[in-house]
Amino acid sequence: MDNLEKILSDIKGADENSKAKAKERLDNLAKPLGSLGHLESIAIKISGITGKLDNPMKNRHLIIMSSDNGIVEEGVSCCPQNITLIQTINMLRGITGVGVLAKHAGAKLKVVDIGINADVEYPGLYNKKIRKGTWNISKGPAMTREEAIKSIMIGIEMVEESVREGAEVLGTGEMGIGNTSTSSAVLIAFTGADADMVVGKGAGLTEEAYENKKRVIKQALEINNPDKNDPIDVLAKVGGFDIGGMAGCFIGAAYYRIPILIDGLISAAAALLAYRLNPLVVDYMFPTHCSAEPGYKRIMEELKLQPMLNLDMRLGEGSGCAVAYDILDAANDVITKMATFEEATIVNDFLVDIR
Ligand SMILES: Cc1cc2ncn([C@H]3O[C@H](COP(=O)(O)O)[C@@H](O)[C@H]3O)c2cc1C
Ligand SMILES: O=C(O)c1cccnc1
Repeated sequence: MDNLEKILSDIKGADENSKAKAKERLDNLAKPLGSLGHLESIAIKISGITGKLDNPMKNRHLIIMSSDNGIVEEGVSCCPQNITLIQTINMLRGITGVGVLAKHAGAKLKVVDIGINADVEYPGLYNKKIRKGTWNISKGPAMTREEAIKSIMIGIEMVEESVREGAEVLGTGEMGIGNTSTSSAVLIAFTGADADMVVGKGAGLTEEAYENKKRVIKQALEINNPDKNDPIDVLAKVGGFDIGGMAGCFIGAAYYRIPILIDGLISAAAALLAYRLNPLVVDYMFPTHCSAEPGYKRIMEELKLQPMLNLDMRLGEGSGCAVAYDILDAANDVITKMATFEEATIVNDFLVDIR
């Protein structure tokens, strides 16, 4: 495996020629121009990734990064830290939100311990632990620069394995109590957004605890003063191992030219980090659902992407990815199985007239 800089510099953007061919076919299908909306733009984007028109999306992988965040000691989450561990194990047992939905979608869940604050071994759990949780970002950096790079490389390695296993599409997810705080801090560090506008209540907070969460995040930014022009510095100062790991997934997907889904706020923050490391990665990203967390929309504005679904979801875990695989697969059926006007006239001449 090459180093991160080399991988980043080897990433290429979409294949415009292939996108043009996909658009041409879609425009020739027996339907009003553009009438299948985002299913069409999704099919075009996928062609730009793979260089092919026919891209079945049956072999689905969902990579989950689980880790703990030192900031929880400031009371920024409604839940105790050990929920990270419990939910991680329960994902593998198929009984969490993403556990159930991934099974429903026929997706292979790959759950990675990238920094859970416990000694844990469980069948199927990838042990890639960097450390037992990050440090408290309201007091200093989350991690060292070396750990930040390591977290990204772990994500890239997970993608490499999935590509070797024949995955046709990837999803991203996470588990980490306190990670809506780190995600918001990453967003603010990059964009200078107002904490009062973009920080949400995460898994749920009282008004008083919500005010405290905003204050703690502002303090984290003040104390660490991350350099927005140095994405690794932002990750190391105010991020988390899960965010780094998912950013690595986005970078790996672009490097290996495979479509990858963005889940909710935390996954979107990781997508923003990857984008700041190399803007070309956005050609490979598909946002699934519009998270109810306010910071999510701000990140989509930065990435100039639009989510496919609005189901008022705010769970995380990768749950949005699990419900979106079928949309990508449907887009592929449209481009490969619908008749063009030319093909349609063979059975019924009047179809030519409706154009
Ligand atoms: C039982 C439970 C299951 C979850 N599954 C995902 N999250 C979500 O909530 C956490 C982030 O929210 P905050 O920053 O407020 O702690 C993450 O673990 C995220 O995946 C959960 C949260 C809880 C409580
Ligand atoms: O959008 C998300 O991913 C999210 C929102 C709230 C809590 N956990 C995750």
